[in-house]
Amino acid sequence: MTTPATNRSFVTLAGVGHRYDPNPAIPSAVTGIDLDIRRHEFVAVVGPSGCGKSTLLRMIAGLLTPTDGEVSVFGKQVDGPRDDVGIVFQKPTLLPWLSVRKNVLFPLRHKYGRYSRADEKRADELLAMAGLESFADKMPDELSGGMQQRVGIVRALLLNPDILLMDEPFSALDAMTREQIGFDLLKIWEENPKTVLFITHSIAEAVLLADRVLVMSKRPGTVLDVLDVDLPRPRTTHTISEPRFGQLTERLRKHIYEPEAA
Ligand SMILES: Nc1ncnc2c1ncn2[C@@H]1O[C@H](COP(=O)(O)OP(=O)(O)OP(=O)(O)O)[C@@H](O)[C@H]1O
Repeated sequence: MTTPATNRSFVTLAGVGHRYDPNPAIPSAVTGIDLDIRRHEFVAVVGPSGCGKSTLLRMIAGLLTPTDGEVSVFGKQVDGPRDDVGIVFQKPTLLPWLSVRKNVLFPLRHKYGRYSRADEKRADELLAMAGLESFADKMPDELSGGMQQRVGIVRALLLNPDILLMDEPFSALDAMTREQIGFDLLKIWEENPKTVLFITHSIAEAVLLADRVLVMSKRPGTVLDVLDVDLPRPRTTHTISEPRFGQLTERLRKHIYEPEAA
């Protein structure tokens, strides 16, 4: 029997490290990272500020070359920026002179010089999935911060990437919007499965969203623990009040604040 695609390693990091400064007196940003991410798995990454989370994300995106080890996707070494990767940053950086729909379509226009009616239809479907169907013709400054961030997520999804890399995507949002957009993201991800690497400073957010949480040490960033989040899906507001949710967040908190005691 063949192994289903969802159980095979999709993204593999083997002994991955990155040193920005060749001076050996300056520590590497990250070192010795071994990680297998399954296809369509949702992995969150937490760790202290400056531990190399964004460095890790940039290496998976092919935007930064590891100085040690190797990153591969489906067995092929990553050696440059990849087409099958969508990236969402903290700020959505929408173009203020384009409508929401045109912002979402912009990467297609940028890449291929044009987009088709089918692309427009897909953009509208994704906007509807993100609860933005009546905002497609609005300009970005007519939208709240949370809505703008949802547009950024839809824009990253339109190219239908296999891998979605998210670098603290909700950190500029207020707590209520942040929780809501987390559930929106889960809904979109459940309907459009993607392999997700999600960087966050929020322990609760990591546990609520992810299948596994990677805990990194302070610089040089290494993997302290990989926590399996065995909470059933779909996750809802009820998930937060489950005892297991509390146990998992407590364990993560210990790892981050008292790593030697965990
Ligand atoms: N271009 C660069 N040149 C030199 N050092 C860098 C560069 N980018 C990052 N660093 C350093 O590498 C380390 C890891 O940075 P990185 O941004 O990956 O950490 P992070 O965990 O994402 O941080 P934060 O949680 O604060 O966003 C930090 O000490 C940072 O100062």
